[in-house]
Amino acid sequence: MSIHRPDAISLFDPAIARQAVLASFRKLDPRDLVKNPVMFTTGVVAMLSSILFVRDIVLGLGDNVGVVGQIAAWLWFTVLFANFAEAVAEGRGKAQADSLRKTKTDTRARKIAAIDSKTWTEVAASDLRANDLVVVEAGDIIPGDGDVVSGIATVDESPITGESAPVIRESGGDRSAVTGGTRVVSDRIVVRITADPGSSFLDRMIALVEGAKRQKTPNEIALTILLVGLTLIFLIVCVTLPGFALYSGAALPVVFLIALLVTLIPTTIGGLLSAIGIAGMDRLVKFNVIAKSGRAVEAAGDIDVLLLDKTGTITLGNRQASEFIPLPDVNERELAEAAFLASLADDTPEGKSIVALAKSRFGLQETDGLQRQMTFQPFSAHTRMSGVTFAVTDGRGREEIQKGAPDAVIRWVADWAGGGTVSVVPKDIIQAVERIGKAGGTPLVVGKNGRLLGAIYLKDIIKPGIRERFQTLRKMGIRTVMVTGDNPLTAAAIAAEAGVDDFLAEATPEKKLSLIREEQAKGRLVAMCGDGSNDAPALAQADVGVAMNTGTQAAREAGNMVDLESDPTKLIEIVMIGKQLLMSRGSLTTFSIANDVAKYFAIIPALFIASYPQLQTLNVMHLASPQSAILSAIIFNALIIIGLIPLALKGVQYRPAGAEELLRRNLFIYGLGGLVVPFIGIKAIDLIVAAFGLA
Ligand SMILES: Nc1ncnc2c1ncn2[C@@H]1O[C@H](COP(=O)(O)OP(=O)(O)OP(=O)(O)O)[C@@H](O)[C@H]1O
Ligand SMILES: [K+]
Ligand SMILES: [Mg+2]
Repeated sequence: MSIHRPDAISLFDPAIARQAVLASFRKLDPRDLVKNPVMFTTGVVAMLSSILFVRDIVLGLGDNVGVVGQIAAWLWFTVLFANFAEAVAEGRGKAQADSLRKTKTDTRARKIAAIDSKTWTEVAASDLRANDLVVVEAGDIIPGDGDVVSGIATVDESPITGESAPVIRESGGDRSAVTGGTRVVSDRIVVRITADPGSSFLDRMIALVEGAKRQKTPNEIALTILLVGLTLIFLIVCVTLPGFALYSGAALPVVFLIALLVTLIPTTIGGLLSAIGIAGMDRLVKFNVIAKSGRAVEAAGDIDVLLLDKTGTITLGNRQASEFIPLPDVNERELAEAAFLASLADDTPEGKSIVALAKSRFGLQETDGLQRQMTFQPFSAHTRMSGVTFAVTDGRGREEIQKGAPDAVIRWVADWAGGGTVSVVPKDIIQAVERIGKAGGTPLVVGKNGRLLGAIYLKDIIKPGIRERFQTLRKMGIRTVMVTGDNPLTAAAIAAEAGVDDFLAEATPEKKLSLIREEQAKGRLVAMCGDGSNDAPALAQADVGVAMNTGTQAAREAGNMVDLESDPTKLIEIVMIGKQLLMSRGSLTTFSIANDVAKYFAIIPALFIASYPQLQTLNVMHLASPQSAILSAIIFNALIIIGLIPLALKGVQYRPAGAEELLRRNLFIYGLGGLVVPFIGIKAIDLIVAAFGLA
C-alpha cells in the first residue's frame, strides 16, 4: 500500500465529488464563510434576494418575480460552487490522508527500561511517551517516531514513501530517524521514542494533507486584503447608484443592484483562492515531498540560492573505512590498533566501519580495548574529532588517541607539543590526505600522544543522476552551493563530480547557519537541503528547508519540508510547483478582474438604458432584454467558477523561462481571455435564457 498520489486521483473522482457536494452545503455556515470575505458578501446578498423573492410572492408584487427567484438561486449556486472548489481540493488531500491513516494500526510495543535490558513489558503503541525505549525486531511494526539508539536494521518505509526498497536505519549517524508505522525487515534495533501520541510524523502528515491546519500564507493574506478592498469599493458604488438613478427619475430594483454588485466583485478568484493553495501543497505530495506550510511552497517559487549538505545529502552518507595509510615510520597494525581503540565507542557509521576494517585486517578483538580503563570522547561536528584516553598498563600515566578531520587532528597534535604552535606537518600525511581528498573520499587523520600515525580512507558514493539535475537548477537561475564539514580537497572533488556551482568546506553548524544569514541579508531567498543534526539550525533558518527523510529526527523537525525519497535535486520540482502556485494565483486574479469589463457592457446598458438612451452605444452585446442581460451575467459569473476548478487544481502550465517572458505570456492569455470569454459566454447564455423564455 502507498499514498494515493494526487495524479492517481482523477480530477472529479466520483467519491470525492459526492463528499464535496455535501461539504459545499456544510460550508454555508456563516462562521466558515466569513473567512472568505468575497463569498461571505455573496452569501449575504443571496440571502437578501431570497427574502425579496419571498416578499414578492407573498405580496404578489411586480412582474419580475421569476427573474428575482432565478437570480437568488444563481447567487446561492455561486457560493456553493466556490465551496465545492475548496471541498474538492480538500477531498483530494483527505483521500491521501485516509490511505496514510491505514498505516496507523494500533501495534503493540516492547518497552524496555534501559538500552541493554534483557526483559521487556508489552504496551500499546498509543501508550508510548517521548523518551521511552522500545525494542523492534524483524517483522515488527515500529510503534512510534524515534531515533535508533542501538543497532542497525533494514526498514520497509513504503507505507510512507511508496518506495518498495528497504532502507537502512542505524544508531549514531545521520540515518537514525525511524517513523512509526513502518516495518523492520531484518535485524534488531532499540528506538528512543521522540513523539507523544497524536503528534507523530504520520499524525502531522495526515493533518497537513487534510489541510486541517492550513493557514493563509502572507501572499494569500495580501491578495485577500486587495479583494476585500475591491468588494468594499463596489459595495459603495452599488449603494450610491439608486441615488443617481432616482435623480434621473428611474427606480432601480434592489435585485438588479445586487446582481450588479456580485458580477463586479472578484468572485472568480475569491471562490478559487483557497483551492489553488491546497492544490499546490497536494502537488508536492505527488513528488513525495511533504510541505509543512503553504508559505514554504510559495517561497520555493522565488528561490535564488540552494545550499546543500554533502554527506548524506549529495552522497549516500554511509562512509566506510576502506584503507589504513600509515606514515613511513609507523606500521599499519599500530595505526589500525589506535584507530580501533578510538572507535570502539564511536557509534557513527564511520566509527563502526573503522572497527570492522581493523577486525577484518588484523583480527582485533573488542576485548583488547575493554581491558583498559577508557574514557571516550564522542564525535562532535564542532571538534570534528573523536577519541579516547586510557591509563597505560605500566602505570606511567595516561595515553590519548584522537582521530578526525585532518586540520583538527593536526592542531591537536601541535597543541600537545605545547604552546599551540603549528609544528611541521609531515609531507607523507599531506600526500595521503591529498590522495584521498582528490578521489572524493574523506580522510581521517589519527594521532596518538601528540604524534601523527597516519590516515584512514573513508569512501562515500555520490547519489546517482545528480549532475544533470544540478544543470537544470542552473538553467532555472538557482545557484547551488555545497556546504560540508569535510576538508577542502574532498569538498572540491565532490563539488566537481556533482556539478555544484560553489562549495564551502570545513563548515561547522554555526558556519552553515551564518552562510544562510549572509545570503538572506543580501536579499536572497535561500533553500537548504540537509540530513544531519548539524544541519538542523540551517534548515530552520532557510526560507525553504528540505530535510532528507533518511536523516535525523532533529533535521526532519527543523525543516519546513521533508523529501521522502531523500533526493536533494527534488528542489527542481519544489521550485516548479512553487512558481506554478504563484502563477496560477496571478493568472486567475488577472482573469477574474478582466472579466468585470465584459460584465459592465452586459449590465450597465441593461440597468440604465431606460433613463439614459445615449447609453445605447455601450450596448454592444445586444442582449434580449435588461432582465435577460442581468440573469445571464449572474449565471456566467457562477459557472465560470466551476469551469476554472480544473485549472485551479492542476495549476497553469510552467516551463522554465525568464520571469518577464512568463509574465507577458500570462497577462496576454489570462488578461485577454478574461476580457473575451465573458462576452461570448454571456451572449450564449442570453440566447438560451431568451429561447426558453426564462426572463
Ligand atoms: N566518527 C568520526 N570521528 C572523527 N571524525 C569524524 C567522524 N565523522 C566525521 N569526522 C570528521 O569530521 C568532519 C565533519 O563531519 P560532519 O559530519 O560535521 O560533516 P560531514 O558529514 O563531513 O559533511 P556534511 O556536513 O556535508 O554532512 C568530517 O569531514 C570528518 O573529517
Ligand atoms: K464577479
Ligand atoms: Mg550530513
